[in-house]
Amino acid sequence: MQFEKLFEMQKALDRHIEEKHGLLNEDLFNRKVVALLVEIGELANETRCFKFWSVKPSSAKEVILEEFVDGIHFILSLGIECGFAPAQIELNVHGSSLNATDQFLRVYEQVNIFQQAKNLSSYIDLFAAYLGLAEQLGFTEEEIEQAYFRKNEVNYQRQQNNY
Ligand SMILES: O=c1ccn([C@H]2C[C@H](O)[C@@H](COP(=O)(O)OP(=O)(O)OP(=O)(O)O)O2)c(=O)[nH]1
Repeated sequence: MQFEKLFEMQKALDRHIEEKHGLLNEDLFNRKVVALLVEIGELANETRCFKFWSVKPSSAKEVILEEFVDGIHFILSLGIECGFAPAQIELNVHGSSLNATDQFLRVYEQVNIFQQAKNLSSYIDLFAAYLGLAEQLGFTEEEIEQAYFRKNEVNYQRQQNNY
């Protein structure tokens, strides 16, 4: 992943949003953690991986990818909030043996660990678990980056439209 570029783009978007809403000096950490947890729930919902009671198929890949990159936004934003630098992010994403449902639980667990610890190693574990989910869902790094670039742009437009 092009972490330098993603961090730069996220930093600029966050600054734009915080300026617009008069939040430049606010501690947004906990709100971003809740936002991330909600996004992970929305993502799980689109995959329908845990819906043992239903035979409806999952949403289209593009829809799931859009939800996935909302989570990437908040993970990057949390790293920036903590003062981490992209050069510090060395991920070891190895094929998880977990099914999608268990990988979602692992991601939730890593969010909670990171929320308590707020340190680099728990952040890296969270990022790796979330990208493990991407692997499980069949997204390449290239697809994730392209979808991130598109949604980043949409987020500017939404701010402009008084969203
Ligand atoms: O400081 C911030 C705040 C938000 N976002 C981005 C992340 C995500 O891509 C989007 C918020 O998610 P979404 O687009 O799902 O917003 P929503 O308000 O939950 O959407 P909807 O009204 O469709 O439910 O804003 C940031 O990047 N930085």
